[in-house]
Amino acid sequence: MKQHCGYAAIIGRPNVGKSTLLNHLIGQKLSITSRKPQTTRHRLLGIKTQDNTQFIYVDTPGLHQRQGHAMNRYLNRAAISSLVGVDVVVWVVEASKWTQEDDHVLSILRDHSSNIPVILAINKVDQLADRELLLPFIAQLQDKYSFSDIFPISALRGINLSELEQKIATYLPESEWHFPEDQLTDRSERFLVAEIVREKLIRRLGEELPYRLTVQVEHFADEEGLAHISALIWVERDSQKAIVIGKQGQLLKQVGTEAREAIVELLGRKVFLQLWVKVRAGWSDDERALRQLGYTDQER
Ligand SMILES: Nc1nc2c(ncn2[C@@H]2O[C@H](COP(=O)(O)OP(=O)(O)OP(=O)(O)O)[C@@H](O)[C@H]2O)c(=O)[nH]1
Repeated sequence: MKQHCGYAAIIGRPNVGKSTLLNHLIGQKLSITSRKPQTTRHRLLGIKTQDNTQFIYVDTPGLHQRQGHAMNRYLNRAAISSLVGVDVVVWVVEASKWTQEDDHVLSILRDHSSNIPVILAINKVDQLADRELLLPFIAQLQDKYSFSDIFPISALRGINLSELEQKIATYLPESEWHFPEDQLTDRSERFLVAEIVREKLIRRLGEELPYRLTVQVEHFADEEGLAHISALIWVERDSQKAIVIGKQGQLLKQVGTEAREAIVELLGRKVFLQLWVKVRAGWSDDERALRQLGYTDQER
């Protein structure tokens, strides 16, 4: 049987459900998700090999409109560069909810995706009170761009995802596989561990979460079947440090417990996890500091 292998970029504004979709397509949790926009900050490859096809999904940070800030500029650059060289784009929007940020994504697609087929995935259809509303919404979108296909989906409930996947497969060229069959991601365990800690913080802190918080794994060593991990949680102010630590250290302790459990599941071995909170003023508006914390522009 002939092999097919190629790249599919999943793009869209923040919070439309890109990471949820990726996790479902891969069948395993790789990308962190939350109700708060801008959860995804790094580009990540999710790889799935099934029968004669290897899907390589490129998860991108939600495209942001505010260009001024170094962090937003980084996010936009990462999202745009993820379109380069892909075989198909899956653009995720939310059913019947169109925002200015969707328009921003549209203009980026017009400028950067010529000749690449774009599949429109209209997500969160489970939330629609009235399915009839979809038809005029689809008609409006068709006026804006010439999509190769349109799928109403629910990434959360798994609606229409296998149909979407089958369609994506048709755009992947005949090719040798680029990754071993059992590989799930191009990211290191270190990276995934930092993402887990960040996800637990986001979930615990909710609206109180410092917008510019980041996590860096400082130490990761295996000793006698036990992974010793220490991670730094970077914030910008002392007041934010106090929020992250919580009363008598309670919040950080809970985050540590939840993160440790998830890391054990990911690594399949015992874990000793230490978390430290550190303050570094203005890091997220400083290009050099961003690079030191791992926000590098990378090429495939
Ligand atoms: N009801 C419903 N909620 C969904 C669906 N898909 C995703 N969500 C929710 O939408 C929120 C955002 O999902 P994410 O997958 O983190 O969104 P994202 O586009 O990756 O967000 P960024 O990382 O900010 O770019 C989460 O609370 C998800 O549970 C869906 O099909 N239906």
